[in-house]
Amino acid sequence: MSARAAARAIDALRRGWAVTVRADDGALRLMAIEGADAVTLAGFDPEDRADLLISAARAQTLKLANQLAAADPDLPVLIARTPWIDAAAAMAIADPVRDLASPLKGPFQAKALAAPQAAEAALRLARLAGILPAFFVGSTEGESEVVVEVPDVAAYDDAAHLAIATRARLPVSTAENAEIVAFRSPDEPREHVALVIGQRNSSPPVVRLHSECLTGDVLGSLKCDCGPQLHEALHRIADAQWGVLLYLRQEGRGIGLVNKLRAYALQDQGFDTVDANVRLGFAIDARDFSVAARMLDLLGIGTVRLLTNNPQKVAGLEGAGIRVAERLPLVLPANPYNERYLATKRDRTGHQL
Ligand SMILES: Nc1nc2c(ncn2[C@@H]2O[C@H](COP(=O)(O)OP(=O)(O)OP(=O)(O)O)[C@@H](O)[C@H]2O)c(=O)[nH]1
Ligand SMILES: [Zn+2]
Repeated sequence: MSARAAARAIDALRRGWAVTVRADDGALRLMAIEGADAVTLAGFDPEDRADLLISAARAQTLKLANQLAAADPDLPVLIARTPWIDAAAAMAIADPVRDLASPLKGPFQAKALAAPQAAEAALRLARLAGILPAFFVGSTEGESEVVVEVPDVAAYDDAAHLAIATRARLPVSTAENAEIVAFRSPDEPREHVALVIGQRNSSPPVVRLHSECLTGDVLGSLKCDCGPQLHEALHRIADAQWGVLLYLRQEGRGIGLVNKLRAYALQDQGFDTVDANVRLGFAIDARDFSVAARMLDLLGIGTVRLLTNNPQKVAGLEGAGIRVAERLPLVLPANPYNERYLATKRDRTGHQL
């Protein structure tokens, strides 16, 4: 079991290189559809025999699920490749954002999936790589240079190897008495940080788990409430005299920046946050809060007062061994652009707003 093998596979998929995913039920030799072109596709599949692997949700949109009535409706779906499916056509199959521009797809033929465990691991790798969950599947006769096994993918997601890399004083506008602590894991390039504000005392700290949002945190996007929540959280922690803001590199609730922006493009077409994620082939919320629990643990914090409206954050922390003594709501005024986003949080993801 090696997180390093998963790291290599993620890197290879992003570069458009072939990867073999091995599971107990078989192996799949894959290349991401995203980023493939005529040349790389011909190199991967010289005999034009590769199939396509897509998520269950995408198969449903493409009206493919009914071809597989007996199969598990949550499993990825394999499509037989016909000659008309070149790299560009495959991208239109993979990317729901293009559905309006290229609505005519098919006819398709779904095929039985021989290695469902390998297929599920492949989709998980796509999320970790921040690419669309859609692949060409070639013959496994010539195995790829990069081979990954299912337990490797689980090991990559495991926060156990996270450690404090360094710490330094960082006076910020809301709190001059603050220290930044950087966390690193040997196989994972994303570095999480904690801002520890004020002087540690015997009461549980006020803690905020903030998931990265480039558009909201940096650019002042009005589509979400992340920027104002970030600043309000810093003020609330400073007012409480001591606490911690965890800045978690979980952009787009764990699907990555590009996929989040694809979800935004779908929202421009009328889908809400939840449906946009599902349509892309991802979970509604792909975050794992055990990384936050591990960071708190490394900071010597076992009990917190948590700033959040999201009961899943409370459950995620408690499930990973951190006691949440109190939930402190963090509700900010809506604007015309994020009204629907907030309503979706309230009505569909259980946020207490
Ligand atoms: N996939 C996706 N992610 C989004 C969207 N809008 C915002 N995000 C991401 O959602 C995350 C923000 O969630 P948070 O504010 O940390 O948490 P929350 O689940 O809303 O719960 P609170 O603690 O109550 O704020 C960030 O990673 C954003 O990038 C969207 O439309 N789609
Ligand atoms: Zn945001």
